[in-house]
Amino acid sequence: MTTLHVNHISQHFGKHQVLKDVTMTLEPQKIYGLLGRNGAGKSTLLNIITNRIFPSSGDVMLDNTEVFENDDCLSKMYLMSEANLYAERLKVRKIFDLVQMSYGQFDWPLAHELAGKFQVNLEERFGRLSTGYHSIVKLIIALCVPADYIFLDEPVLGLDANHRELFYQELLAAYEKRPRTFVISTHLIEEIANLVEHVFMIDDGQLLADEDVEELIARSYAITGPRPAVLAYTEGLNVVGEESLGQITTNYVFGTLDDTRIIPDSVTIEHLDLQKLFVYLTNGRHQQNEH
Ligand SMILES: Nc1ncnc2c1ncn2[C@@H]1O[C@H](COP(=O)(O)OP(=O)(O)OP(=O)(O)O)[C@@H](O)[C@H]1O
Repeated sequence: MTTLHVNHISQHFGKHQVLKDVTMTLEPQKIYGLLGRNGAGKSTLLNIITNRIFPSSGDVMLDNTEVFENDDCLSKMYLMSEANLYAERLKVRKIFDLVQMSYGQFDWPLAHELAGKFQVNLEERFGRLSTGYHSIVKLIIALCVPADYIFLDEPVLGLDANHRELFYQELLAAYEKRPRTFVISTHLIEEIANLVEHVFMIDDGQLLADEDVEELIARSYAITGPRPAVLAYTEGLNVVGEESLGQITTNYVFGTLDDTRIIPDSVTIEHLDLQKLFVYLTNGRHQQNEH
């Protein structure tokens, strides 16, 4: 089993630096979330990892082998993205054939099963499908290719709620049957929060968090109560956001609490969910990198 190392990747487009020294490790058979606001650099990073574009600096290694222009390494990865790589006139079945030819194998039984569940007609020409069905065809490919690293860039774009739910179920079922690494880049954080084990958060081209979801949540607190009590309790802590409603204030803290402080009776402490934590960490610059 191979581990994927992303080492010090930076990317400039002209004067614009889109990725800044991004280093991360992707382990085999793990489901990751890649989170970042619009324009944060997620697609660029996934395109670099899968060799669709070259970085300005840094490298990507599968164990000790550099991925760039290495067909053996690239056959272990698959990127599903918004880009339509398939000719419009091709029938869906033909597209699956082509994927099989380039990857050597294809899980046809699963492809048929998924085509049935999503009601995809394999004899339909790709160009005649709706936007949602373009995504569905690409998702079926992503689940049926033999690759060990599957990157999904906005996988559920254009899918209705029923199809999104079905896709998450099928992804988990496929993973359980044949564990492999998935990296899911999405803005629908609530929908994937229970699916992913570990998240990478990117903000303005930089890695802001690289942590198991459980650990992140364990360090995220919403402290609510009368404003003076909340301010006194959270003074000096890493407050990443604040909300007030009348006399009641909530301060959001990321990091450790001060165990020596007594929690006033009027104050309650809860953990944040992943989406709220993401919003506060990426909502302007605070001391987000505190660990
Ligand atoms: N080929 C390119 N030439 C110039 N700038 C580019 C190019 N590709 C991306 N960018 C810029 O790089 C930045 C990051 O884009 P990227 O698509 O990687 O972000 P993203 O996190 O995937 O965003 P979104 O969630 O909106 O899809 C953006 O400012 C974008 O305009």
